[in-house]
Order: sequence, then C-alpha cells, then structure tokens
Amino acid sequence: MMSIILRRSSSYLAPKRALTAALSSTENVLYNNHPLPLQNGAVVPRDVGTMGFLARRDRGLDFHVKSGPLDFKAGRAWHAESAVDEYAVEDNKDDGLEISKLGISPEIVSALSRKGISKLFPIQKAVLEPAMQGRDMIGRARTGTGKTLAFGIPILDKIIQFNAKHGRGRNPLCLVLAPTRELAKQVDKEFQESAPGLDTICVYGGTPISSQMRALDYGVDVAVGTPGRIIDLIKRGALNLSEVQFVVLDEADQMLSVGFAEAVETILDKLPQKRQSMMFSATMPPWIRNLTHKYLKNPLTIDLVGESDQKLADGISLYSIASEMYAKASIVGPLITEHAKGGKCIVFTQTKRDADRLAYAMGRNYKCEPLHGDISQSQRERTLSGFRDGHFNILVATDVAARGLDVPNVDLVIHYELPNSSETFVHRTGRTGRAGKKGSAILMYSNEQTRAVRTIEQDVGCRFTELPRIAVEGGIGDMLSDMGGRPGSYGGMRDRRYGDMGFGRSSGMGDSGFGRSGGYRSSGSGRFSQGGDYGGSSSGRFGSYTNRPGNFSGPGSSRSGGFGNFGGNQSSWTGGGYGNSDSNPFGSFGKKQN
Ligand SMILES: Nc1ncnc2c1ncn2[C@@H]1O[C@H](COP(=O)(O)OP(=O)(O)OP(=O)(O)O)[C@@H](O)[C@H]1O
Repeated sequence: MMSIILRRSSSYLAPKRALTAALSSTENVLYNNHPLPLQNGAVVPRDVGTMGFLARRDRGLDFHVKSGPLDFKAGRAWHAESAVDEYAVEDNKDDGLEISKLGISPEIVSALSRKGISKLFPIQKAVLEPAMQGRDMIGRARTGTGKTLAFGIPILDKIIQFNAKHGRGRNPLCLVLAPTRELAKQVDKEFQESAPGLDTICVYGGTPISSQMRALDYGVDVAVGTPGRIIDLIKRGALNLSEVQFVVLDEADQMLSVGFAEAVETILDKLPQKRQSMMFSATMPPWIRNLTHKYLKNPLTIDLVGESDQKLADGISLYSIASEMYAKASIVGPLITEHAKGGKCIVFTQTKRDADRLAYAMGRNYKCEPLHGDISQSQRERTLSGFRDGHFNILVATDVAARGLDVPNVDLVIHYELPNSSETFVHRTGRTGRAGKKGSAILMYSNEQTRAVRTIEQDVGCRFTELPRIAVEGGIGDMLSDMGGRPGSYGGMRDRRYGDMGFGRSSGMGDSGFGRSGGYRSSGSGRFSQGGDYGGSSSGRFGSYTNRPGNFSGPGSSRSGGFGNFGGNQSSWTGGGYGNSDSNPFGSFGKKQN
C-alpha cells in the first residue's frame, strides 16, 4: 500500500501531463458527426474547452471521482461536457498511447505487456479519462477494436487502488454481464490476464453451481457472468452485490434485446445506487438510448463508429456469391480453400441442426467441428479451444459464436446463410479482421435474396465484391442429400420469399427496426413486438416471412437455409447458447425448441 501511495504521489503529475498532451494532440473529435474545429491541435469537444484535469491528492472511499491512478477529477470542463450527449472520436489506430506512461498500476502495465499490449487502442484512449472520472457511459466501437480492455483497464486499476487502500474484501466490486457463456469466459480471461493479482470469477449455466458458490465464499474482486446464473447465485445467497461499484453490460444491445432485459433489471436493482455503469457494443441501435435512463446516470456516449461511416472494422474484404440453396454445401469447401488459404474459418449457419449437418458433411473432406447451444458446455469449451489452438481450422457455428468471440487469426468468415439482421452481419463478420489484422467475409445468397444483400450494404455502409458463380457437380450437396434430404431440395429456397417479404429497409444500421420481434418487451417503447425469437431468421428485419409448412424441403432441417417453416411454430432460436446459457426464466428468448 505504502509503495503505491509513494509511487502515485511522486509521479502522477508527469503521466497526467503526458496523457493530456497525448489526448489533445491526437484526437479528432466529432460532435453529432460534425467535426469540430481543432485549436492548435487541441481537443475541443463542443462547449467543453480543453480537457482539464484537476490534480487531487486526497483519496477517499468514493473512488468514483476522486481516486484512480491519475487522480482524475471532473473539473469544470467535464461538468460542462456532461450536457453533451454525443462524444464521438474518429478511429485512428496509429494513435496509441504508451500504456506505461499513463500512471496505470505497474501490475496491469506489465501484465498487458506480457500480452504484447503496450499502446492503447482508440476506444481505450477515448474511454480512459471519463471512466477514471466515474462517468456512466455508452461505448461503441467496431468489432475487434479492444472494447473489453477499454472498460477493463480503468476498472481493474481502480480496484487495485481501492484494495491497496482498504484491503481485500469478500464481495465483488465489479460485475460484468455478458449474453453468452463464451463471451463471459473471454472477458473473465482478459481481466485475469490483465490484473493477475485480482480474484475474478466467471459464472454461467451448464457448469456446477457449487464450485462457483465456494469460490464466491472465498472472496472475489470481479464477477463476470451471464444473467441467469447470476440471479441463481443471488437467490442462493452466494452472491452479494451490495459492494459493487462498477457494472458493465458487454454486448449491451444483445443483452437487452433478447430477453435478458428483465434479468438485467433484477440484477441492477440489487446494486448500490452509487455505482459506475457502462454499456459497450459494436452496435448500439437508437432504441437502446431509450433504455439507458433506466440503467445509467447522465451517460456519456463515446461513439467511434458514427452513423454515416461503414460499420465494419478496417481491413475486412467483403465478397458475395450467388448460389442456389442446393449448391451451397458444395461450394463452401472451394470457397474456404480459395479464401482462407489454410487459415482459420468460421462458417455461420442459422440453425443448430444445419451447423451439425454441414459440419458432418464437410467433415468428410475437412477437419471441422460444429458449435451451437445444444452442444454440452464442456464440449463447447473443448471445441473452442481446439479451434483456437489450431487442431482444426473450420468452425461451423450458429450465431452463438457471432458476438464478442475473440479467436486470433480467423482469416475468413462465411455467411452460409443470411444473418437475421444487419447487426448480426456486423458481429459475425467481426470475428475476422480483429485487432487491426486483415480478414475476409463471404456472404452466400440466392437470387431471391438479392434485395437483402443490398439492404445489408446500405445498413452497414459496405460494398460486396461479387465472386463468380461456382459450378456444382455433386459434392457435399449430394452428401447432405444422402443424409435424408431430397436431392436438389437442400435449402428449399425456391419456395421462400426471403428478401421479398418483410425485409424491411431500415433507416440505417442500428435502426429501431432491428428487433422487430427481437424479444425485448419491457421497454414500453412500443417498438418491439412479440419476443423471444432472436436468432431466428424470421425474427429479424430480414425475415417476416410467413409460415409455409409445406415448404419444408430440406434434409430434415428445421428453418435456416430456406428449409421452410419460417415464422411458424418451429424453433425460433438458432444460437441456443444465449437462452441456453443459463436457466433464464426471463422472457421468451432462448427457449430451446428444436
Ligand atoms: N491496446 C491493444 N493493443 C493490442 N491488442 C489489443 C489491445 N487492446 C485489445 N487488444 C486485443 O484485441 C483483440 C480484440 O479485443 P476485444 O475482444 O476486446 O474487441 P472488441 O472490441 O470487444 O470486439 P467485439 O466487438 O467483437 O466484441 C483481443 O485479442 C485483445 O487482446
């Protein structure tokens, strides 16, 4: 404790000056997407003036405002700025800040350096100061640009400071909510690796609750988890949230749109009023702003995406290829060979069943594995680590893998079936081209889906390069037929009107059209209709396809790929893992019906 105080008191002015200068000299601040004039290279948020820091040496228990390595304190400038709703900073990857010069705890600096991280990414830079000041915030940045550490670094640093002063406690000081087990695990891992001296716990369904209860009893600094299991632990008296000072909703739009809203609210009700709340995602539909007043106090919006820009990370090449449904399975192999060039590839299907079937069929020629919510948790973990470690290079997954998953060096994403919304397209595609790397994504579509492809382009602000059609002579398509389907009917897209019906044009990415049947029902905004169908093609904007039971033409498959029965009584959830990840009693999202 002593050494930390000495370290801080002797050195904090220098790094603060460095941070101020660095921030001032590099950022191009946008306000409502109109660039503001830069004065002598300084940052000039509207009505803000310069970002003033007031030095403060006194640290109290209230570490929302007073504490932190740089002693950030809201000065007049920031109070003025709090009236500003939008605070957008243009993404610029070259502008990293030397983490070692920011006065962040040495433990974090050296842990990050072991991970090869020495400079802040833009979202981390933009978030650091207001987060240190204790501001509630909504953060949006493109996929793979480091949002986890954007909230992770300030929170971990503050906890280290707090523990140094007050000693370790039993109850968590930070709670991170994530919509899937895999994402929760990943956030937990990133926190652990970045601050190895802190105790973190990751809680989610599908694993024994008793060991999680024991670990909580022992004492933790940070709890990361999916909402259902967290509520379970609260009910059992094992998780006490009364000391939580920081709460983060990772993939916030997902969490609130797919049936976890009620669970999230139940959890937030258990937290102290005095806390710092943050929401992060690569996609922040406008409707989420209607909800934020429920969860956040006077939130600052830090938006590195903007409304007019393209929504994908730089460095991702986009291709589209037209294919009849029956031929898709046969051309996916050649596409992988050509575009993944031996590297890692994720193929996204709409249903668990299709993921199984395609992986099985492709397994005759390629090393690949399926991943979806009906696979046991232990197998899901084995599959993901096998993929990460390169034991196999092709993952055939439902949208359970679309959000947040950070597998380095995925070279190619294939949308074997159209995503159910432009947001899902962004998240699926974002599994490649992470942390500044290059990648490719290929969208497979049928003639009937041409309109849907154009809508994605419009929503996402991107342009697909059309690949030449690939002629099909037998191949995997036949294999799939061998497995019980009618030859030539795989996909049955002939009978569908996907794209013709209800493929609602949105007014842009993140339009409230998303989630038309997305399951969020408690906002009272009236924008969301019947819930629970997230993940099903029929639930997103792309698919208010009427039910046609007679169209079931595929090899026993349920809905995706044009197997019919869209919007009917067939299973709606395709990613399984969300609702599956916890015994989530809230909302209809995640019902396992297939
Ligand atoms: N400052 C940095 N320097 C180098 N690598 C970094 C830095 N910050 C984060 N990374 C790495 O970048 C990768 C992507 O980060 P992260 O998963 O947080 O992205 P994200 O923005 O949350 O993406 P998504 O929207 O898909 O969830 C991770 O492997 C992470 O370790």
